[in-house]
Amino acid sequence: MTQALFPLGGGRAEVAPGAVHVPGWLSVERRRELVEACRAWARGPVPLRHTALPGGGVMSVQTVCLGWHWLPYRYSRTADDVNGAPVAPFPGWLGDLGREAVAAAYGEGAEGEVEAGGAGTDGVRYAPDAALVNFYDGDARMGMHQDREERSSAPVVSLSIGDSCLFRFGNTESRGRPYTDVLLESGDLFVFGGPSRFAYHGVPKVYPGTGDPESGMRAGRLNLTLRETGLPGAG
Ligand SMILES: O=C(O)CCC(=O)C(=O)O
Ligand SMILES: [Fe+2]
Repeated sequence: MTQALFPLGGGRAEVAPGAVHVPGWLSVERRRELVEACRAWARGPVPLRHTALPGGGVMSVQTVCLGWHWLPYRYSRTADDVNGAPVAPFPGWLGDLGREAVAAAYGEGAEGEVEAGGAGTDGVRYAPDAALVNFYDGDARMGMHQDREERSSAPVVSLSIGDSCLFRFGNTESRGRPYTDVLLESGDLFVFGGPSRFAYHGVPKVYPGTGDPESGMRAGRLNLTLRETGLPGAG
């Protein structure tokens, strides 16, 4: 594995400009709370589902959304490609967690200010209004892609729980090299903003049996990404 990391202190590592990995950021208690919350969200109003792709395939990852429903390749307030139900609200506490995460990644003084990530929106408080909750079984993976349906350049906050995975973080130009392979383990935080906000990234592999059962995940990997959609309407 190539892991060209630059230590930032506090256990943080800058993988690319504006892309920061904070291993073990979530306490076991927070992991458990998030796992419980994800179980509830997966029960509805929109069920966890394999997203259907325009080419006819389906994603191996199973997803449920909060705040805004993501489908290829737009956001909607209703799950237009699943059951048409209104998406579950994005909870205020998850926004607080997102602001804490941005501050942890970019420096405690940041207090969630996007400025700290170099996103170019000086001093604006990080206000995520959408989350994708992804569940990976042992065979699931996610191809290299950009998170680009958002109209905001605020950072993406990614939280991982359960089995470890290989996370590939690339460049903004193409799916190919240069990229950095990072091992994301249970409790890890990864934030990408600023010059890395629209970098290609993906999950080529999950490592079954590497999780921490005390987090409440018996098997598989859970990942939450928090985003600012920049779309109109209260989150
Ligand atoms: O599972 C991950 O670590 C990444 C998820 C992701 O890139 C996405 O949901 O867009
Ligand atoms: Fe993504």
